[in-house]
Amino acid sequence: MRIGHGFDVHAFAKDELLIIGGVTIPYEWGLKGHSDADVLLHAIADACLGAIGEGDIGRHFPDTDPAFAGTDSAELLSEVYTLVEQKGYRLGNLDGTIIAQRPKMAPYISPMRERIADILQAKSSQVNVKATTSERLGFTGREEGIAAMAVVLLQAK
Ligand SMILES: Nc1ccn([C@@H]2O[C@H](COP(=O)(O)O)[C@@H](O)[C@H]2O)c(=O)n1
Ligand SMILES: C[C@@]1(CO)OP(=O)(O)OP(=O)(O)OC[C@H]1O
Repeated sequence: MRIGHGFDVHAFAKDELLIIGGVTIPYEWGLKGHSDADVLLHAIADACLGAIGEGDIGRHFPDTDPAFAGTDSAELLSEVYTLVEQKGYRLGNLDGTIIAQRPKMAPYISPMRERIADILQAKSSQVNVKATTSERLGFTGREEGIAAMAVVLLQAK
């Protein structure tokens, strides 16, 4: 068994989509990044890479490479999961946390679990996603951006 942890942050911006956990959320602000800025999928990708001792997402998909400009983070996570499989592991379970003052994530949690499970060739029961505000404290509390964390447990195949 291997365990990994991931953390990511993206800033809010106008004229960007808000895509979290592979789900597009209708909102007045989106997230800014070199890719589609899916903060939760990035945290999960980092957790997977951490678990297999393969560094981080920026090492595999540099934000200086035009090939990844605006890229779908589901494709990045899928590539990361191919690496996980090549190393002889599969998902045991994962637990993700979105830290956002707004918008309310509750309506989107179930679709996120389904989407993430689909990318990781797992069942949605292996994927937990939750959300919290930061009680108006810090950059998330000031609604400057969104943070996400993930812990992944991998099992030998
Ligand atoms: N962006 C968010 C933040 C929170 N939730 C849900 O609300 C609950 C209460 O949040 P607190 O930060 O006050 O603990 C939390 O447990 C989530 O279920 C949400 O949906 N979207
Ligand atoms: C995903 C990548 C690559 O497009 O870009 P960003 O969307 O900026 O995301 P980040 O979490 O800052 O780092 C990883 C990057 O390499």
